[in-house]
Formats: sequence, C-alpha cells, structure tokens
Amino acid sequence: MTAIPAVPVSIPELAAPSVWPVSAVSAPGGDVAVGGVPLTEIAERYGTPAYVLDEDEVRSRARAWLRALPDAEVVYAAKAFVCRAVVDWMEQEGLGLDVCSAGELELAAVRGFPAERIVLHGNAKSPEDLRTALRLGVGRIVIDSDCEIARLAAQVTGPGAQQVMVRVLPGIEAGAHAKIRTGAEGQKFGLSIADGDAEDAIARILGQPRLELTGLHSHLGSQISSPEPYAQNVRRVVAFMARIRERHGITLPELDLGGGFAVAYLPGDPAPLPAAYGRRINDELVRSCAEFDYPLPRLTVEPGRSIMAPAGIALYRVLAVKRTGGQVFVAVDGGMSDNPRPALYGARYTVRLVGRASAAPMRATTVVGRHCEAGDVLAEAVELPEDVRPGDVLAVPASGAYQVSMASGYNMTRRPPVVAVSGGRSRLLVRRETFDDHRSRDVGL
Ligand SMILES: Cc1ncc(COP(=O)(O)O)c(C=O)c1O
Ligand SMILES: N[C@@H](CCCC[NH3+])C(=O)O
Repeated sequence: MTAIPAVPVSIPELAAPSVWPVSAVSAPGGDVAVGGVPLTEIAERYGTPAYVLDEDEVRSRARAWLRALPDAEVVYAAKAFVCRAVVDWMEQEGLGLDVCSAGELELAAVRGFPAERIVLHGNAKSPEDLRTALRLGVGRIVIDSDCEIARLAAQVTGPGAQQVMVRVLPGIEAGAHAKIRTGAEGQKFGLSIADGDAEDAIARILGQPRLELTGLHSHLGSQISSPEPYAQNVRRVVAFMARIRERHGITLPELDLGGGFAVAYLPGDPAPLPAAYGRRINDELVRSCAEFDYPLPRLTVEPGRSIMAPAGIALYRVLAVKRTGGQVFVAVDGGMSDNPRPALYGARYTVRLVGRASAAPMRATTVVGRHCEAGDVLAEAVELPEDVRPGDVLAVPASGAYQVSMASGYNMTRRPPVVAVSGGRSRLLVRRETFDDHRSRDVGL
C-alpha cells in the first residue's frame, strides 16, 4: 500500500465535495486517493473496469439520515446497490432494508439481517417473492395492486397477521426524468388516491383478518432535488389518512415517504443535505397533522442513491482515442453494460484522469464505452487533457448507485468487481464476472 501524504486538495471538482467522497484527496503523480487508497493502485490490483466503494462514506451518509429524522425509521433501498457487506453495514448502523425481490431477501437472510426491519416492495411480486417474505417473516409488505391482497392473505399461516402498507399514488410530478417519476398518475406504481383505487384497496385489506394495515406508502420518484415535493406529498397523504379515519374508523399509525433524494452528479448540482429534507418533512408533518387533528404517524424514509451514489467511483482504462467528425472520442473498457444510466435517463457525470499528471490543455471530450451501440456514451463534453491516451485510467465519481446493480452482460463482457476502501486498505466485495460464469449458464446444445 502506498502511503498517502496529506496533500492539500487541488482537484477542481473537489471544490464541490459532494461529487467525490469526503475522504478523496489528491495524491502524488496526479492520482486521487479515496479511503486512503490511490485509485490507480486499485486499477492495477483489481483490473478495470472496477467500482470503488468508500465504506466510511456509506456509513456516514447512513448516519446522516438517522440524525436528520431521529424519530423515523430509515430503510436503505437495496436496489441502489447491495452485496453481503452492504447488508452488514446497514444492520450495524441501525437502518432497515427495502427489498423488491426474493433474491434481495435471501441475501439479507444469509447475513442474518433482522427480518422485522425489512420492507418488501414491488408492483408485480412473484409467488416466490411472497413465499420468501412470509417464510422469513419480513416486517412489512407494501401492497401495490388489488389482486395481491387476497393472494397474500391466503398465504399467511403464522399465528399473527402480516403487517402491510398500501402504496398510494398522490399525483405529484417530481424526479429528474420522465422514466423515474413514480408519484404521477399514468404510470405503473401504486394505487391512485384521486380515482378511489387506494381507498378501495384499503377497504379490502381491512376485511382481511390475516393482514394488518399499518399505514400508507408513497414514493414520488428519483433524483428529487428539492424538499418541496416531499412536503406536498405529506400534505396529500395526511389529508387522505384523515379521510380514511373518517370513512373507515381507523387511524393508521405509519407513513412511509419512500426515497428519491438527490445527489450531485456534476459539481454544483442541487443536492440538499438529509437534514434539509428531514426538517421540511417534519415541519410539514407536524403542520398537516395539527390541521387534521391527526396523531403524528411514525415516519419511514427509504434513501438509496443518497447513501450509496457519492461513495462510489467507477474506474476505466482508456482503450482508444480518436478525433472524427469534429469530436474527440475517448473509448474505455466499460460502458453501458456497467452504467446504463446515461443511455436510459441522459444522466451526466464528471470524468477525471488519474494516475498521471498532465500539463496538456484541457479539451471537450466524449467518453464512450466499448459496446455495439452508438448510444453507448458515458459522458458527453467533459474536459480532459488533450494528451489522454490508451492505457490511462479515468475515474468517474458519484457512481455508487444504480450502476453495478443495473449492470448487464451485454456483448458478453464481464460485470465489474466492487472494491471497498477504508483506512488505507482495499478489499474485494464482489469479484469480476468470469467467462466461465457466462459459459456455465449456457447449458443447451
Ligand atoms: C419504493 C422505493 N423506495 C425507495 C427507492 C429508492 O430511491 P432512491 O435510490 O432514489 O433514494 C426506490 C427507487 O426509486 C423505490 O422504488
Ligand atoms: N435506476 C434509476 C432510478 C430508479 C430507481 C428505482 N425505483 C436511476 O439510476 O436513477
């Protein structure tokens, strides 16, 4: 391990610290060290593409959420990225876990994660998802459609009732891209408050003795960069809870506001701190409950990206550089198979050369992947030195969420490893996929 001298931070992007983990410092020879480990050392040791995860950053972000809403339950959305170590970190920090498949559930179970702190989601839960949830005894199951109510109730065999919530659709537009707005009418998640579907489902659940309705759930969408939509959601859902009390004589004790809290992908991107979201949510909850004379429900929030994205860095090696059609293309050894977000949502990132100091002037560069798609672009118009060449290592910060977890085996490339860093040491959390992994699934003739 190379010792990291305390060099004053001189990375321009670090002026906006939220793009890089707090531990990121410039290191000798144009390198950046994270968690005390130079990124080029990781590229050498584990190969590229590779994903680096700063364990302390993950833990401190998880704690920031606990501090922001001390009376609430903070449930980490595993879909952002999960592996055995992450399950353990969340358990140790006192968070719950939001899962949406039997696979995520089994992973939590393997690590002995307390089942009562698990929330199961999904607009289309498979029989296996429900069976696994009931067998493991998950705390709450979030009902997303009418047809799962009777199906779930029929499978509950334990002495007590299964606790459930109903995912309601408040009709609020929020989120960075149309494909990730889930609070508005006309998309597949939740049951509409406005057209009465949510209330019908509630009535049906109340008629099922094997189900105990603990509250309402809603998730507005992703990368929501202001607390205001959450406040609006609190108002709508509390008003709806008051209506349910009036019509059905039940006071629901829980309110889950989902996740969606934004992070900075580019320096200067708006990304309120958990404390800012927490304060606004709390204030509005107190105000709305007072207005409806409703007892304060116990809150749950489900941050995923906010905890994981800023703790991750993607490392690539440059394979080719070319200038054509008036553009400079730098092609790397990963791409849309490890990060589909630019292709899916037009997501933007910063890219930095690491491991080599360059005095060359900067120029606008398009960083592309190696896949057989013109849309396989990782970052458009990023500033990189003119002398970037094959063999160089490029680092992409803010890569901890929805990249490895959405990675594919497109073009039979191998999904990248995930390497944790902390206290000057690195360790492999998830190994690189192998060609044997591909071959072993190919069992036909
Ligand atoms: C129900 C639910 N909760 C929480 C999350 C986590 O969202 P984010 O990672 O944006 O915080 C998601 C994903 O968008 C979700 O669908
Ligand atoms: N996967 C998306 C957001 C959807 C999250 C799950 N509901 C992203 O990368 O931003």
